[in-house]
Amino acid sequence: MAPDPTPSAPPPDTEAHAALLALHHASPLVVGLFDPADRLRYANPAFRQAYDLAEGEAPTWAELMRLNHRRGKGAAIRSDDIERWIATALSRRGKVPHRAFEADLCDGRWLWMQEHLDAAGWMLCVACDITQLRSEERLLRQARDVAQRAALTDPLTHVSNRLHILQLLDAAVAKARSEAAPCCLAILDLDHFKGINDRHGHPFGDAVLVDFARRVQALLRRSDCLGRLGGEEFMVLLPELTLDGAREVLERLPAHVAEPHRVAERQEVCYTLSAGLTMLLPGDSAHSAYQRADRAMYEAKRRGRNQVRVSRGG
Ligand SMILES: Nc1nc2c(ncn2[C@@H]2O[C@H](COP(=O)(O)OP(=O)(O)OP(=O)(O)O)[C@@H](O)[C@H]2O)c(=O)[nH]1
Repeated sequence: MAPDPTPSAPPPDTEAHAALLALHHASPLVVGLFDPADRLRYANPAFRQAYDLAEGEAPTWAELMRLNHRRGKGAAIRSDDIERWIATALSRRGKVPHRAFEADLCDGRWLWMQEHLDAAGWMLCVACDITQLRSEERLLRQARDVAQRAALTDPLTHVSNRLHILQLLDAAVAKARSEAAPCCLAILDLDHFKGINDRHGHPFGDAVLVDFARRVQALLRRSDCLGRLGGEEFMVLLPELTLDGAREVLERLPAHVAEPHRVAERQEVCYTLSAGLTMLLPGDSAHSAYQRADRAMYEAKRRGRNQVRVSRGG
């Protein structure tokens, strides 16, 4: 008899799965699994011990960092401004399939953390203790990491800077070409920002820019990318979304920033933004997609500001 040309996949090996879980449970390796919404769905005891989590606690990654910062346990966060620290970390978290870096804990330990992301957005984090590695080497690597981070971070808002967001756009364009992976691109520009500076002063204008970046980031998914192009202009990349899906996200923004709210613990402000949205097309270069989104943003300005305009290209 001819062999079956399409042998079916082996049945799930429940014995091996149980052994894998038991090994993770007993292992000194720090193992955590985050779902696509960045909520912790599995953590072994070593992870819970490292990040100061009780059995059953299942925060999102951002909530976990806030808890660690508040309690002074878990991740060592050397910043008075936890939201700024989170913004910087989020500009790198979950943007590439694999990433490895050093992370230190409040108890003095150093971890070599590896993040692996699948296509659906699940993220496996596995770390081992590298405290015993030669400390001079570690200091050099840390200095390099700090310099690399600074080179890609906007010093005011702590989201990606122009260089980084344009690198991410190049990568999205290449992916859209080779894998036909959908990705939307938006340019956001605050309206009459000069007036805010003129009325309240430049430092208050700076605080509004920081507030704006936080508010945008709060509406985005981990896989989305936010960067400051310069002045009061920002770029957002929204992978795996259709134009309608991306528009739905962006249209929540105007109301989110227009409601009066306190900025920098000073007076209440409300401000508006104009946005241009487009989708990467197969023949696009980074330049052509950027231009289309930019033109749509200027169209929003021309039509009275405080709105999102979509360009379908072609
Ligand atoms: N506070 C602050 N202001 C900045 C920064 N970068 C640029 N600006 C100011 O942003 C203002 C931008 O002004 P315009 O380009 O006229 O734009 P606008 O007033 O927002 O008007 P529209 O975009 O047409 O709605 C200028 O006054 C710049 O000085 C910054 O980092 N901090």
